[in-house]
Amino acid sequence: MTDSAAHGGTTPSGVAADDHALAAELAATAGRLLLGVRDEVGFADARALKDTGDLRAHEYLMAALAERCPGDAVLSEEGRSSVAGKRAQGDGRAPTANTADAERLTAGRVWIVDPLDGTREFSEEGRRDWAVHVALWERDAGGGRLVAGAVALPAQGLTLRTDATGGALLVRDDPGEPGTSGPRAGSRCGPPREVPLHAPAPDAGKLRVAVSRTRPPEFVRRLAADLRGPGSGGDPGGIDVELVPIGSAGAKISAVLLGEVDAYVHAGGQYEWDSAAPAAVALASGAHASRVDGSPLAYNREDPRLPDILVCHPSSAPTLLTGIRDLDGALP
Ligand SMILES: Nc1ncnc2c1ncn2[C@@H]1O[C@H](COP(=O)(O)O)[C@@H](OP(=O)(O)O)[C@H]1O
Ligand SMILES: [Mg+2]
Repeated sequence: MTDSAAHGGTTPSGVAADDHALAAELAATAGRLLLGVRDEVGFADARALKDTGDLRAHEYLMAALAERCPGDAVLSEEGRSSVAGKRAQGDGRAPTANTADAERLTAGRVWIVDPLDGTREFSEEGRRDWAVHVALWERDAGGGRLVAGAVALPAQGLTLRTDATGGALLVRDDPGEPGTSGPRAGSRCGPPREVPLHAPAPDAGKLRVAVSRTRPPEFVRRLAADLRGPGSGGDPGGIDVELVPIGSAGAKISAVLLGEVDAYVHAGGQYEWDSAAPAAVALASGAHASRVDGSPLAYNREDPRLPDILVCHPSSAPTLLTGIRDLDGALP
């Protein structure tokens, strides 16, 4: 992250805002909108709730980006041409389409958004593991990279975001200040509203690994068994590995950055929008984020599939990358 990421996005009042603050504001606002959709639609018809949530958050983000950053391209999960037909139900209209591929692949700035990550968990009453992802990718001499990102966890009242100094922040929602995850450093009473975000190192000999709730990859179970060592439970050289099922890639990566788990390992399928914003925040916070073979995560490709990811504290990366490599062909 560099200051060169700062961009003249403007608020409705005309105040200049940097891209980091804009990403956080849009993610948090879409998140509040989604909490309202949960209240309005209820949980009786999960399909209706998922479709309405996906569509409303997408439409809000597309309109906000068109207004605030009219020259930028957008890649949204819900703006793909393959989604248009499927979604002509829901609110009764097809979603606003993404920027055409030919334009996106030559654009200088591309917003990569997942309007509702963890759609299944969003539709289950009481679950808090779903997220809104807003990331900004910029083309530069190095061929392009993520320069800003925000992950809103609306049901947890939190937003994790990059900032203009190159670091990352944890922002607690302020119910009295709608639409902002902005630069109010603290309130007069209670804990500060914004604090620097750094993933804590795991306890020695222990590793809590977040996995998908609904489709935990088999290779992660094998990785855990290998790391525990022969005879599992009592191997003195082994690591005490616990697999923790959580919904949403953004919620899992946030759990790593908040110290609720120590790593997120996934392979077998995912798209750029599932990881762009959380990876931007993870890297800015000093965490390790890569493909499971250790290569860098790359975004704004012609094919948006990005099927695997590892996020963890840097001190755990060598153990996990070696353990994954030693699985020898067990990856999906
Ligand atoms: N094998 C797979 N193929 C495609 N997408 C996958 C996938 N596994 C997970 N994902 C996507 O990654 C996100 C997190 O999944 P999970 O909660 O299972 O970890 C979900 O995004 P959406 O909720 O935006 O669709 C899900 O669709
Ligand atoms: Mg997703």
